Amino acid sequence: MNPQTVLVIDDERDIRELLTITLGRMDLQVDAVGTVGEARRALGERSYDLCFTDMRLPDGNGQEVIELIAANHPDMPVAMITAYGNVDAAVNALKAGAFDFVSKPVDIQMLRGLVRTALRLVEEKRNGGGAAKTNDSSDRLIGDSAAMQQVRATIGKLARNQAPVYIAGESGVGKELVARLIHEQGPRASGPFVPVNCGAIPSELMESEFFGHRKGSFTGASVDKEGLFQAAQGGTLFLDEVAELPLHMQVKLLRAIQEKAVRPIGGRDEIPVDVRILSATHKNLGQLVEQGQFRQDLFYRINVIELRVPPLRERRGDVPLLSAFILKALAGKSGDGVGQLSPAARDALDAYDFPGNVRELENILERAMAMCDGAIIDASDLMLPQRGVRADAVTPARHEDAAAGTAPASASANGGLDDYISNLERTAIVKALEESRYNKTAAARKLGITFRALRYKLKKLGID
Ligand SMILES: Nc1ncnc2c1ncn2[C@@H]1O[C@H](COP(=O)(O)OP(=O)(O)OP(=O)(O)O)[C@@H](O)[C@H]1O
Repeated sequence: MNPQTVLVIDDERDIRELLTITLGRMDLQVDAVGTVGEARRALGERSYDLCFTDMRLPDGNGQEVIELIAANHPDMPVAMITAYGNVDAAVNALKAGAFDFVSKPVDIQMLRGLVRTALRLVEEKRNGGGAAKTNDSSDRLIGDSAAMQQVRATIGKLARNQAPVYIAGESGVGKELVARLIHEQGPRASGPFVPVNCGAIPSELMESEFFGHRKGSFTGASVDKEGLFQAAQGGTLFLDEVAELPLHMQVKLLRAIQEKAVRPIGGRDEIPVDVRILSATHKNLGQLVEQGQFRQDLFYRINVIELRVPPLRERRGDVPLLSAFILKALAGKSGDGVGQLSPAARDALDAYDFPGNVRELENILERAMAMCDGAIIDASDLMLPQRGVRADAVTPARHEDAAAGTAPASASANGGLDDYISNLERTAIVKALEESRYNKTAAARKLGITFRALRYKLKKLGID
């Protein structure tokens, strides 16, 4: 088998030599050059499995090299060599498409970890394994809406580099699921995925939880303990509810991320850690930064790339597929038949806003399965709270009631929840059709449902 090849671009001879020796010991064949011009030439003459480039070069910069490789050799991972503590350069490199970065002075152990991860990525791509896995695991992310397709495509891209990703979105939208998929579809898949709920760790235990401690370092530390960073070695650390980190911990975390090393409490030495950081919160982190409750430098560091998972009400076309998926999973757990939604139940879900997003849909369906007779779930089994019915569905009905001088329709007065909901739907649909001059495509868009769903509803509600 041919040895794997690496191109090193750095104008400092010491760095070139260090990398050549270290990578050579890993049985890699290394070409080392000192300028962008020489790099261009080398890249034109042969293809490499991996590239390291310095930021500042005599005739240009590393950013140019990253862009050149992204354009001509999109499958080649590039790692940036940055000056110690130069967060801006590291962040810019990751944004430009660098796979990862190493800061000077280069830590050999860390370098080896990075090389192994990068080459695993190359190998997976070559064997087509990455693509197969992508399909497998993205099957778990249900939803065909344009918004979800976009999220799925972004996950695939983000899985391939090592940049920290900040996953934004309301509670229950699927942020943790997205984080898991980024991990599983990338070269760290065989390493651990360690989720941490930052809001659940008592402030005084946080440092020990994250970085570990040495026996005897404080009262109660009776044995050496490994921290979460060490537990995630070679894999991914998912910082859920990252906004809950106290400020003193934010400083320590920033340091660990920047230096890729941690020092256990009571320990003398720093331990290098090769961990990818993903984080999430349902809070507005940008706003917390403005209010001084979250450190700007940490925000900048973990938010190299932001992925927003939209709330369910912005992709309500996904509700039927999600419901079917959840009902199947519930049947698998209980051993009963797969629950089916009655048409009225489907309409009721369609009119609901899901403030608790997919997790709420799971809870609603689980409760409904317990409530319903047999396997058919009716609208009343869903027990939807009225607060969540879409404003655009309720308001027109109220207008009409007011215009007609009647009291607002209530479920009990009008022959049950189904009729009540159908009336709300009819009013909302007619209003949307009028406002869009009877253009069904535009009306469906206004209502936030698919064209097919609108056609179905028009037929069901007897609207011509
Ligand atoms: N698109 C989806 N397809 C299938 N299941 C999903 C999807 N989105 C979310 N879920 C499921 O919904 C539940 C909530 O998702 P998850 O815990 O990832 O949300 P979250 O955004 O991290 O919530 P929180 O902010 O409360 O931590 C999980 O059981 C998850 O598997």
